[in-house]
Amino acid sequence: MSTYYPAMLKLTGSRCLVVGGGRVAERKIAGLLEAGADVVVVSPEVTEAIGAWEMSGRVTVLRKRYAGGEDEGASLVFACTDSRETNQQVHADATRLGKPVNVADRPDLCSFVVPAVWRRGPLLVAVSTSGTNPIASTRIRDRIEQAVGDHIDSFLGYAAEYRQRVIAQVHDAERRKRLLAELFSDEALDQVRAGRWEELKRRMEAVLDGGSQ
Ligand SMILES: C[C@@]1(CC(=O)O)C2=NC(=C\c3[nH]c(c(CCC(=O)O)c3CC(=O)O)Cc3[nH]c(c(CC(=O)O)c3CCC(=O)O)/C=C3\N/C(=C\2)[C@@H](CCC(=O)O)[C@]3(C)CC(=O)O)/[C@H]1CCC(=O)O
Ligand SMILES: NC(=O)c1ccc[n+]([C@@H]2O[C@H](COP(=O)([O-])OP(=O)(O)OC[C@H]3O[C@@H](n4cnc5c(N)ncnc54)[C@H](O)[C@@H]3O)[C@@H](O)[C@H]2O)c1
Repeated sequence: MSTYYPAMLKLTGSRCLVVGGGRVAERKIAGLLEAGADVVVVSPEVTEAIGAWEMSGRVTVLRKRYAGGEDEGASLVFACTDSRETNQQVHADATRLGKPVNVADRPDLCSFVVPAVWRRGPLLVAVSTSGTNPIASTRIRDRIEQAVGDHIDSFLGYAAEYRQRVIAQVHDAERRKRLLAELFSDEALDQVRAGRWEELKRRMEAVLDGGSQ
């Protein structure tokens, strides 16, 4: 049974420490950069992509082995080296400071695990198998992406604006809920996936224009 608690973290401008500069570190850093985090990497060597992020000023790289103390000011810590001992040391240091820590080779030591992610505008889908099978997470994430489709982005923009109008104009709570549910009916989501939601939009506009209290 899963004992994890899902949450969307706001990391804009927050310092995150990544120890190690290999393939796994590169993947974790890519996700952190998408979230606007301020990434510091500690590793004697880094991949080409991490080197390129360093060149463009997107990450700071300290080219040295982890010594301890580098996690000062970090909100999240990632232990991604290929040294089991170093990863354990990073875990011990972060835990002592009460910092959340992810340990690439030890799911049992992770205070948080990283899910497989699909982002589309404001939509963020995150899938986890509670640390047991990352490939399953990616496959299930891909299936959700296929089922929802890329047009969801612009539709969510419209829907957020529609919702504000419903809140302002419709004072009956039950009717408000019904209208918003209709916007996301199975039929509506099928139309969105097919990229044909103009008709849905017309219908929803007509419902709102057609008198509402
Ligand atoms: C989803 C994703 C997010 C990300 O990393 O960004 C992610 N792993 C991904 C890929 C991936 N990882 C591995 C393979 C090779 C195939 C295989 O072994 O299965 C592949 C596939 C590939 O590389 O293509 C190997 C692996 N992974 C872990 C261990 C340690 C162990 O299990 O003991 C080992 C064995 C290492 C070894 O053999 O030495 C551990 C973890 N990996 C997690 C997340 C966390 C659980 C997530 C969940 O709850 O489902 C957790 C617990 C900790 C963490 O890393 O947060 C990302 C896909 C992103 C994407 O494609 O979008
Ligand atoms: N969690 C996951 O998603 C996942 C997936 C695959 C593998 N793994 C595990 O993650 C670990 C890293 O895998 P990888 O493919 O990125 O390895 P890699 O060999 O590509 O990279 C290892 C990195 O660690 C750095 N490093 C080594 N000792 C260090 C130290 N003392 N201080 C700082 N940096 C140090 C190296 O410079 C290198 O950049 C392995 O233990 C692997 O089993 C985890």
